[in-house]
Amino acid sequence: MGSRMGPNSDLNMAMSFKDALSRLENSRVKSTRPLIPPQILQEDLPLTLLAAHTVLQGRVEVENILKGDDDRLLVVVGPCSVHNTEAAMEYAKLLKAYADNARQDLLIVMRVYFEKPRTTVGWKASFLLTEACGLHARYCSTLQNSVCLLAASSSTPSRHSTPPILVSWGAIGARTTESQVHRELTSALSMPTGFKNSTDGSVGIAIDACRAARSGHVFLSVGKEGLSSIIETEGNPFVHIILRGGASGPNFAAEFVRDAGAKLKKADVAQKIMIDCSHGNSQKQHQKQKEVAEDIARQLESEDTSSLIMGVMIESNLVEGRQDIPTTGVASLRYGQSVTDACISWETTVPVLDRLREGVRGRRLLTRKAALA
Ligand SMILES: O=C[C@H](O)[C@H](O)COP(=O)(O)O
Ligand SMILES: C=C(OP(=O)(O)O)C(=O)O
Repeated sequence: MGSRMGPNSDLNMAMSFKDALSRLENSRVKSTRPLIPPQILQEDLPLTLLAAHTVLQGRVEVENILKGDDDRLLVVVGPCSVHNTEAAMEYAKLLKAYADNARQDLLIVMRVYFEKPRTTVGWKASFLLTEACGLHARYCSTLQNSVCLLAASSSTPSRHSTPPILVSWGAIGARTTESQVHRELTSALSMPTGFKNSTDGSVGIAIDACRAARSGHVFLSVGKEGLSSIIETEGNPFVHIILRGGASGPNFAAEFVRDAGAKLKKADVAQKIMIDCSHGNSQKQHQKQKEVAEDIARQLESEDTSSLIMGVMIESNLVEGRQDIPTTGVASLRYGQSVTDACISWETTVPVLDRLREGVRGRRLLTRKAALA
């Protein structure tokens, strides 16, 4: 015989209004920690004129590649995620030296992902600490001062992770490419931005994202004063898709690039495609990135898809592979190795970049032959 269940049998009607209010408001929030408003962070940034020039120059060069005015290949390369700024800075110096030497053929932008989207749960980022946000900003500013172009991912629709003023190229990930919030955010961004295909492999969703982001929007967000605001945007004309594979398998081969190009044309979206060598295209086997890059280089040299490919993404770090963050904390982590996706090592990355340079030169030969034909 259970107790008689009435409409309010499980609610203590004697509770005070204050208790009721506390139960009504976010009863599952463990803590709330206000952050420095982005405007204040930006004022404190050691941003120099050199760094500002670096960011702006990077944006213009990516835009020129998207417009077809620059025949180089955009290569976004670097760690899957940044958890140790010293190691990332060491990587940046290696990359900068290579980038200066390869400027004729490749526009190299370093991946600097302080925040990570996860399929379910896992290490997402260190930005939960106020200090980390300042650290991120100072790190990025130092990077720019070292004249290294910087890419970032906007997984968290806020200005509190990597300040947009420090970013030359941005990406919206496979898990958020369908998010209206991220599409609206991108319509406000000043830098060219790529949309990954969705995790199930749908390219159409990324194309819809481009069409949404290049339009103006009015939406609720957080302004750089750190206040909830109604933001009105003009739209971002420099958006493109990124083929990263997915549950349906890899999509880097020429047949998929050709199909994506046709879909882009039908949707009246720029037929400029970046191919991600990692994620669904390497099927989470980091060494497979070499094979993907080889296929891309071959397409650049010989396939009808050559003119569709404007960029490549590679997950690369000082040390190959990945590691879990031990319960004992970050002190025992292996220096220079990813704590999220496995990456290829810097030593492996150099010949991959060299091969992509050959692909770009091969494409130039194709273009010259076509012009003479
Ligand atoms: O880099 C992309 C994702 O952040 C990463 O692949 C994590 O994916 P997972 O959450 O499925 O491990
Ligand atoms: C999160 C990333 O990729 P994706 O969204 O394609 O999983 C990434 O490039 O770090």
